Amino acid sequence: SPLPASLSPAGPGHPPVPRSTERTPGHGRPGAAEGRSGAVAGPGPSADSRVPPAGKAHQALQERYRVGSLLGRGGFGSVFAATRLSDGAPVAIKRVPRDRVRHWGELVSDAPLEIVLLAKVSRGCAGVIRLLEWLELPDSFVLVLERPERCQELSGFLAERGFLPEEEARALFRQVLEAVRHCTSCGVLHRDIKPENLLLDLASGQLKLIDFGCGAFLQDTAYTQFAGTLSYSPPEWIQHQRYHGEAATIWSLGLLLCHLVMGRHPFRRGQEIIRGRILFPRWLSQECQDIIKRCLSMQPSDRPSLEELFCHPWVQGVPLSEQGSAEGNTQLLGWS
Ligand SMILES: Nc1ncnc2c1ncn2[C@@H]1O[C@H](COP(=O)(O)OP(=O)(O)OP(=O)(O)O)[C@@H](O)[C@H]1O
Repeated sequence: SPLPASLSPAGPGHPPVPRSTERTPGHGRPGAAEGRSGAVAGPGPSADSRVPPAGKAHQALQERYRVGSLLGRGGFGSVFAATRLSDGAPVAIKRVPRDRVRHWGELVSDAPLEIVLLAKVSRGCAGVIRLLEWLELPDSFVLVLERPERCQELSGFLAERGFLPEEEARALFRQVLEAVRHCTSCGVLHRDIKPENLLLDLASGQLKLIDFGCGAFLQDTAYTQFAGTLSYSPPEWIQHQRYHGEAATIWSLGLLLCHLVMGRHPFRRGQEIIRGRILFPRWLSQECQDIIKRCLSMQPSDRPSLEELFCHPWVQGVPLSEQGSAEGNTQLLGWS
């Protein structure tokens, strides 16, 4: 096998963790059998004389990391806990078989787009998981990622807690807004924001956005292909097969907030997404209901921008009735 037994799809002693199959498929393509590796300052090197042979990349991996248990297995790869031998740092090793690569970093690099995008966002924001390095093996790509020592997917955390008090939800939601702002400033659209793709560092309370496998370069024009999770797709995609990056992200943030404060996705089927009727529990504050309703506006142009979301009274922790006294420009934005 080109991979250590513990990195092969059926690693010993670790039952597979089933992942959602709701994600839309992408396209793989056959590739070179050369091994490559990359540091993370930017996309990996192109296939030239610097490229190490496959065996060397594989050996480098074994020499530098001790691979442990399976953390998760999705439709697109397997993720293992590992330890960096040089300093004992916890890392996660994600192996993506070549034929499961959904999008490639055309023009910029011959690496999977997931790697190219992660390399762009990997520095400067605690709310985005860091790609430490990547390697190419004959049949797969290997991503070495930062791994919080004690962490849990937000989906699992919410399944245990049910829903969170608004104060707690606000702190987490703000972190996600910061992470999205960072990705935007790097020209990256994640396209699959949901509780399963947010890791909660249980020691620090920091959320980290993971899994850029559905991501894209940010563009001003409409996207006409969807990648991500269908139940998080916006109504304009369901009705017209088109969406703009920011408006679709705001829609998914509205759904995420529902999960945080209500413990569940508000819509179960496509039809409900188009109708967009949400039944709020009585305990939810007016401010929180207001921000969710705005994010889940049927018309993309009615949704707030990311910067407007930062100024919403609920995010600011100010009652709607007192918005004029809040710092910033909540009044100018007409939140009422
Ligand atoms: N850096 C990390 N540290 C700790 N755990 C991680 C890390 N990255 C991923 N995981 C775990 O592995 C799971 C699968 O990772 P990821 O979502 O990147 O893979 P995927 O194959 O693209 O999955 P999916 O089919 O859900 O999109 C995550 O949900 C998480 O539980």
